[in-house]
Amino acid sequence: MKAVLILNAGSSSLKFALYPLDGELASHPAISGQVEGIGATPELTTRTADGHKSSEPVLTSSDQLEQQHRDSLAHLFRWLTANNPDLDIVAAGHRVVHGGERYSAPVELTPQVLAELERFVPLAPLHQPHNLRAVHAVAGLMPGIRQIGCFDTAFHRTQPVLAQTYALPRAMTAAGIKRYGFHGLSYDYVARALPGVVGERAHGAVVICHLGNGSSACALREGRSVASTMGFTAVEGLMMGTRTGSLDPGVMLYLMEQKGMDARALTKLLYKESGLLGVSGISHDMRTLLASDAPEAREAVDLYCYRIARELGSLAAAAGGLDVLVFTGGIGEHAAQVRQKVAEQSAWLGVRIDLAANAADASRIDGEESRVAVAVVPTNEELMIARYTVERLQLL
Ligand SMILES: Nc1ncnc2c1ncn2[C@@H]1O[C@H](COP(=O)(O)OP(=O)(O)O)[C@@H](O)[C@H]1O
Ligand SMILES: CC(=O)OP(=O)(O)O
Ligand SMILES: [Mg+2]
Repeated sequence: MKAVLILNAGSSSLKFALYPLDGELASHPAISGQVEGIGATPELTTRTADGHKSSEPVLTSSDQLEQQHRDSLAHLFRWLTANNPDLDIVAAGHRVVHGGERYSAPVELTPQVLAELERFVPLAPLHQPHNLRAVHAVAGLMPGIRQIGCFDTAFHRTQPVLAQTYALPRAMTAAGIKRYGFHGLSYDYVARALPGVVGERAHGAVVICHLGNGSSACALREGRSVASTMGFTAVEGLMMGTRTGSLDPGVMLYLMEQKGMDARALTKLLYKESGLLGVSGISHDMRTLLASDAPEAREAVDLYCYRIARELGSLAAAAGGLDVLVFTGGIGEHAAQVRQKVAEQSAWLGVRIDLAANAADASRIDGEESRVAVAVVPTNEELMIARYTVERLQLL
């Protein structure tokens, strides 16, 4: 089987998908899955196209995150080749979170490009190092294979200058301290799928809420990004699983000056200890919080939804109105309660939802009297990467 291997390496997980290339790019992977629990007890789960699932622990002799990442990739390759004797991986495609100012389109990952991408590690500490480690690991395991990097920031390079600018001294903006935006592969996929769900309105004022462990929202016109809640790093904007989202910078100054916190401690606080986990004190996982009776869990969910509704007003201002509201990502696709709360707080924008359609995770959930089309569109970052990899390398 000729196939492209797609890798999406996160902070504690490694998602993969193998897309067959048989005259055309298959729209569904032959095999997909993920290694979860990297840094603790990594486990590989796989799913074949005919629905067969399996899982097994990853063989690792280390408790170091970096080494477990490498061991997970090696384990995945062994598993793929052992279970698919005729497998012929012709190229690999990766999600690379930060492409800086330089990369506004997918690019072949040559040694020079990789060296440049290393420079963006401090801008996405939770993602970029893992993304790049996956690229190096593939090069080690399959010498000479061509690899394509697809950037989360690229989709947002169409934003107007104002939307990309912080009110900092000009020299800093010129040095690249500006708003980049993330989750671009997800927005790209959803924007392309949207006309099939809401028709012509997909070309109007659209806001897509990508609600997963990392959460952000994006305003679009004519299917292009005009503003996003994430900025220079993937910590700005909405509240997330373990990230604060936007925070008064004065809080950070206070913590440094009065509480003696340094950059390392602040990074941990902003990226790992806050968000749903910090506010609830229970879990970063929306499913766990929705199932909990604890008032702290409810408070965390309420704050998460309130922040989305607040940002929705801001993004509608950037988009010049609101014709379509879209939910995607693990929470956006499955958490009906979250969509309902956001919709109720957005009634002033003309949003009304049909409770039965919403409870069923239907693709259209707007109520009859809604001025705004409300959609649930499952995202597919891996398929987007597969398309770009095939296109960039002219594999068909
Ligand atoms: N059925 C569900 N109901 C509520 N939340 C869900 C459901 N399924 C997944 N989620 C939530 O989705 C989030 C993970 O989203 P996902 O997009 O998979 O994350 P990642 O950013 O890691 O790709 C978790 O908070 C999880 O609890
Ligand atoms: C950019 C980002 O936050 O990604 P993720 O949702 O995978 O954490
Ligand atoms: Mg995600």
